[in-house]
Amino acid sequence: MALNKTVYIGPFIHCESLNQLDICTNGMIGVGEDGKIAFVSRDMKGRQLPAQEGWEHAKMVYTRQYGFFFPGFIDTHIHASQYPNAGVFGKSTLLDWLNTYTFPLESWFSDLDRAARIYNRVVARTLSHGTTTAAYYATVHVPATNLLADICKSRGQRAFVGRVCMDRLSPDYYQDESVESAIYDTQACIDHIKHIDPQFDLVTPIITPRFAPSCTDETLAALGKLHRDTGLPCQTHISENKKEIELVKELFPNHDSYTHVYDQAGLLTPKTILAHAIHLSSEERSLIKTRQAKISHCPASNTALTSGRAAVRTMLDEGLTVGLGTDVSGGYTSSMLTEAREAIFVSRHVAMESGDEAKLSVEEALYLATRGGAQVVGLEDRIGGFEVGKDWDAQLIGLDGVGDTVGLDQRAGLVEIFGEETWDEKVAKWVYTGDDRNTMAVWVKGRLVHSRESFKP
Ligand SMILES: O=c1[nH]c(=O)c2nc[nH]c2[nH]1
Ligand SMILES: [Zn+2]
Repeated sequence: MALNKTVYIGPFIHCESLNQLDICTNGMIGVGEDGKIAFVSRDMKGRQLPAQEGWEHAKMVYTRQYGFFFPGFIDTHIHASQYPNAGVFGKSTLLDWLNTYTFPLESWFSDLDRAARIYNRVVARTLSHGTTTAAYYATVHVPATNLLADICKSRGQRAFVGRVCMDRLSPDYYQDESVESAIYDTQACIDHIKHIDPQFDLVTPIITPRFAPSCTDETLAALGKLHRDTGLPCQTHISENKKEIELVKELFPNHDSYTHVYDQAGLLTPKTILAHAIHLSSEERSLIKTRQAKISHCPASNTALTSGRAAVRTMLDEGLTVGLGTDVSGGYTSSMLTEAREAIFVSRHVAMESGDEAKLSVEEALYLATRGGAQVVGLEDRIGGFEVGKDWDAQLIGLDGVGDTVGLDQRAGLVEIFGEETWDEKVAKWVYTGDDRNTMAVWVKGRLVHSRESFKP
């Protein structure tokens, strides 16, 4: 689809480092027909477009009062198939939650009509929250997983789409029949994505062993071989729940640890995303660091299923790469803004036990949701910030002022800007009180993929 050259004019904010935002209040970013950032100007005066050769006829998009451009969020771990259960988990913990809520729901995806309704909905919803990239778990079903890839491609969301592999300890009605069928079906999904997006420009297949307890040694080893042979990324769960860890010890008695199980299978590499990583030992963290595998921190899910509190500060200090994942529907929210807030609050609970240095700041949470996530999915050269040459994966945030009226405009959302706030304070108000009503427009690779009614380009 041909794009117009577009110049985005107004404040832009992105993360300079883990604890530092780069706030440019007078910015202008030119995005070419290829959807890539062609120039970044930091001193745009009086809303006048300075002469940029070849950009005279470019389209212009302005922020409104108190608005700013921000990089799209990167959700490094979300189960698209579990979206209908967001918010439904009762008092369960991981292993009973899987049997009570999750496996029955995922088994629905043999029905393609149902799959189409749910997958269209979750992709539209995450885009509306500013999620420009998502690493999705689908289900074991090949046609429905392929459909999820089709929907991401047609709606324009950058995505990693994984067919779930699970050939043991799962209900008869919902598991792979054999090692061979798990690999054959995974390959079928890889082939489909190669067919619809040969260069994986937008959609990439991802090898997805559900978690060690669901997979036999043979399946893990075969998936490790596939990971090596194809060079495709891999995603799985690790060390989420204490009973799960005990189960892994029972099922893999000859392995030193949960992390070693994946390592032995060839599934612990720089292209591996490990969700949760709550109860890892320091030896396991060290092995993960050596292998350069990546961590998806899922605070909302970890609280909902009472799995535990991940020591994010420790992981960051030790040099691990960390991003955020909503983990729908262990997590109740598909919003990465809410997830960033959850990360901050969980870190405060860690701090109440281990000291103030555990606290994550607003800046750090936003870093994990953007640059950190980009590193986790291996796309740090293409997304996560506003540098020349990166893709325009961005969201326009609108924070309306309170104005003179005492009446509430409920469509404008909950963020109250009185006008005296510094930019840091505006960003903090967005993180703590904002929601999708502040996400006015969303672009992926320069294509407008979501906008609110009030957005007038
Ligand atoms: O949060 C989780 N969600 C899941 O679907 C799952 N499966 C195994 N382990 C899991 N953890
Ligand atoms: Zn998960």
